Amino acid sequence: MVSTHPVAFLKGHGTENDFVILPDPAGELRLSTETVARLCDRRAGVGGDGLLRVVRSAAHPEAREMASEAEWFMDYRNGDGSLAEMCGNGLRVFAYHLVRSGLVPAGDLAVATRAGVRHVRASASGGDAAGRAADGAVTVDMGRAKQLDGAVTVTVGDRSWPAYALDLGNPHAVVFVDELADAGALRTAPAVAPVTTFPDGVNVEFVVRRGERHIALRVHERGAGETRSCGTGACAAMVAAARRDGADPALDGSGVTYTVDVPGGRLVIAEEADGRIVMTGPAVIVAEGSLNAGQFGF
Ligand SMILES: N[C@@H](CCC[C@H](N)C(=O)O)C(=O)O
Repeated sequence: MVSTHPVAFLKGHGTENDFVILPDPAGELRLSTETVARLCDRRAGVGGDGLLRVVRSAAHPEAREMASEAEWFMDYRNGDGSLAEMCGNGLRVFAYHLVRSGLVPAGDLAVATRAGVRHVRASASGGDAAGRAADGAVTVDMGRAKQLDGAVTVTVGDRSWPAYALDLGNPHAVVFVDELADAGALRTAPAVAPVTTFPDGVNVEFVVRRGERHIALRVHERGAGETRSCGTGACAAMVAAARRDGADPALDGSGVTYTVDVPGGRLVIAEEADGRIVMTGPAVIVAEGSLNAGQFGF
């Protein structure tokens, strides 16, 4: 039987990577692929690149083992309803929501994700009074990037580029292009070969250099299409840029910081001397209310 009970939701974004947020502390909502896709639909639903379910780790089978370290689990879904391991922009918005709604105090907190526990420093004010994002509101420790073995090629139309294959908890192929327009309209996913490097699909970043330690990118996200930003993608692009610029903490023992421009704003990303990737950027809540549950098949 279809539920007619109202279901609470919020809508938020980080550098315009936007999310439907579903508070579900006890893990009671049944979220099918179809329900998530409907909620994220920009015409028939609320609209979003993805969905963040806010559930206590102890109440979720995928997070129970992390419950002693992290009280809350970010159950992330892409806009098409598929599961993803990590979402960097989502993590900032998730943490800001926890602080804003009084579920955790402002400051340092640990969040469970499918890629493991991530550490966040969240302030109590994610956006300014006009609802626009304030830079520097939330800082997340994204862990270490893993470079994947083997040569990878990204193709769009009749153009191909060699790619950096990186794992930031989720998979990324990063290519350097002359102009961001070289990626074309990005209405379909770029071809990435060999598929064996990314058996579960991949997010693809197209990157240009803007200046000293400064890059800009466009991204095609697995499960969402082209988006205005991708936090893990920006971190992957930063690491690829650092390697291309000859910076590598594993070799020179010192950290490096890049400004990363995305279509929806700006992120500041550091690779620390110990190899941890630390991303700082905005988190904004733009709406909250209740869903007509029957419309979404909860
Ligand atoms: N936008 C996110 C990444 C979301 C998941 C991605 N589409 C995937 O399937 O891996 C981010 O900010 O990192």
